[in-house]
Amino acid sequence: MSAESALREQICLLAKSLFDRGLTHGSTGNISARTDDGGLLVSPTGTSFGRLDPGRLSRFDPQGVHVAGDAPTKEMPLHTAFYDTRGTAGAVVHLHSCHSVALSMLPDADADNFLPPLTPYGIMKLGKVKLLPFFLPGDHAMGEAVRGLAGKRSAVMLANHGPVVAGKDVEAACNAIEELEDTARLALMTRGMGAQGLTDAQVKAVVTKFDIAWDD
Ligand SMILES: O=C(CO)COP(=O)(O)O
Ligand SMILES: [Zn+2]
Repeated sequence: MSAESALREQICLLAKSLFDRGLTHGSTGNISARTDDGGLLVSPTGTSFGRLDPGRLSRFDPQGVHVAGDAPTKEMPLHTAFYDTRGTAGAVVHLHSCHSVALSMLPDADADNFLPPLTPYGIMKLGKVKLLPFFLPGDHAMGEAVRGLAGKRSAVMLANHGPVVAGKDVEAACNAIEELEDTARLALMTRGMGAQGLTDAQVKAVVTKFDIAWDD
């Protein structure tokens, strides 16, 4: 199997895994990955993560021209903003996941550090998550907002919409976005219960040990 065929299979397999566990639903969410030639494979617009077809993924060449497959997600500006600003990005995933969306709507949501520091993996896989305001789906301004972060954040939360995470490859991006949703779920589960999150010293220890960018 060629490297591109394997990547196509992996995108569809991991998207289905996210869908099957309820991390996104219906025809929501989109996913993209860098190909070896510097192009992109992207989920087509209007498709379900449960039923992506490896042979119909949108294919972009290294110049960003759509050269094969179905029409891409309407969120292309969001995806390309991550690739253009983060040289390490090999994949981008966007979901409509319930708990993170719920957390984004609460009045005391922290825009600079959306997820409370509850577990080490939330910090290790995501760094600080920026909460962006609400935009209409497909609005190019979302891409501009991500560009405004100058590549400093690998994960953003679109208020009233869903998370977007970049990773070095498809597996890393999927693992990280799962961590985002699970941390949001923990935050909601323990809300108002006096739960002990990580202390500042514990956060610092995690950030230092795993060399996580945390100050910007
Ligand atoms: O999540 C979505 C929009 O934000 C889904 O849109 P697409 O079907 O165009 O990918
Ligand atoms: Zn969306």
